[in-house]
Amino acid sequence: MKAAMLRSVFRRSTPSSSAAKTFLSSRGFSSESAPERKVAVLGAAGGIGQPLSLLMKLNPLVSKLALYDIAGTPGVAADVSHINTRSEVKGYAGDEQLRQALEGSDIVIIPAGVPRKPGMTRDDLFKINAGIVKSLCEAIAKYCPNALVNMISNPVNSTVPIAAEVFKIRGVYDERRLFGVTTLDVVRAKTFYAGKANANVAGVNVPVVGGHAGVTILPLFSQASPKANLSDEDIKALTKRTQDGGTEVVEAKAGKGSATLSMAYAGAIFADACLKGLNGVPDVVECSFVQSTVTELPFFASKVRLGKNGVEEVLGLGPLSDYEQQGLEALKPELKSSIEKGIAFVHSS
Ligand SMILES: NC(=O)C1=CN([C@@H]2O[C@H](COP(=O)(O)OP(=O)(O)OC[C@H]3O[C@@H](n4cnc5c(N)ncnc54)[C@H](O)[C@@H]3O)[C@@H](O)[C@H]2O)C=CC1
Ligand SMILES: O=C([O-])CC(=O)C(=O)O
Repeated sequence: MKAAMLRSVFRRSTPSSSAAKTFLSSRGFSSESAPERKVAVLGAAGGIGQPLSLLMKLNPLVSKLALYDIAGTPGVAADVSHINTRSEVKGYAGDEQLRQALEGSDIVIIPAGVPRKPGMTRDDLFKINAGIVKSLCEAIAKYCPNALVNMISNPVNSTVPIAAEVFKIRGVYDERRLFGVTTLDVVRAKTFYAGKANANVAGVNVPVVGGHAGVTILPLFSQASPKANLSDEDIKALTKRTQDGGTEVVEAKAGKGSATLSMAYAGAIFADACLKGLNGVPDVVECSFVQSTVTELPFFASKVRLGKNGVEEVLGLGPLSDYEQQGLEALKPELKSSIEKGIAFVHSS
């Protein structure tokens, strides 16, 4: 049961004891000699933070798991720490413990901040979350400047530029180490495509590029595999459903927040890919919102090859259909202004 669940969570890594050993040994590690890796989750007591902490506890590539929040983390940490997997878990609460939570981290995952309620856009979260992200990134710059940062807090189109700007001001910016987590868009695109194409979802791939809000989310169904003969109407409907996936959950939760469980799954997939890259596993490719020259915009989500230093290569868009090309041009003004808003915030606050 444990093995089956984990196999589906970590696709290529299988953390139950025997499967984990197979995974690790196929990469030249015994479970004892897999590199030590510390992962910190900031916002660990929240709707995403709790299930994400659970999933990171199940990942055999993690040796230390630091769970930080402004409150509530002692309980979450005590709970998760009883699970009999590799990592040692510690909970940290409040400003005074942030330093200990961060020191020595290889990866910092940030799901800290407020979620949407029905009727709000992700940009409506900027007022509160921009300040939270800024102060957390200042601490990262001080205490673990070499960590890979996986930014989940919304609006991702602005919080990633905020983080970059904070790191630049502190003299520690390395564009290879900063990621906006857009994996949930890919997860959704795969699920919705598999349903429409009647394909086995486990074998489906769909790149999603652009950003992480409304029309800035651009799934490239023309590059989906396996190929399916879907009509233009179907592609339009799939595109819209992927773009509105977050809103679909916000409305269904009716005031009780936004996607948490599917986001925890997506965040765990992305952090696992980062860990594999750090450990030298070849050909680890995921979509992410990163510093980019793929378009004229300074940040853009596309496929990224992950390696020992984070981003090894930002991959191009590949051939686009006319519909996708139009979507690409249409998303640029909004994405540009969200990026600029993030940058301006750091310089004005
Ligand atoms: N990138 C993506 O695809 C997605 C992003 N999100 C975003 O993730 C964020 C978190 O969502 P939820 O977990 O549902 O919210 P939540 O409100 O359930 O949890 C947020 C947690 O952050 C903590 N927090 C607030 N300020 C903090 C600080 N300064 N330091 C550390 N922790 C702090 C809170 O105490 C709370 O436990 C939201 O901004 C949401 O929009 C949500 C889903 C998908
Ligand atoms: O929609 C939201 O507010 C949360 C989010 O980013 C998502 O579910 O994609």
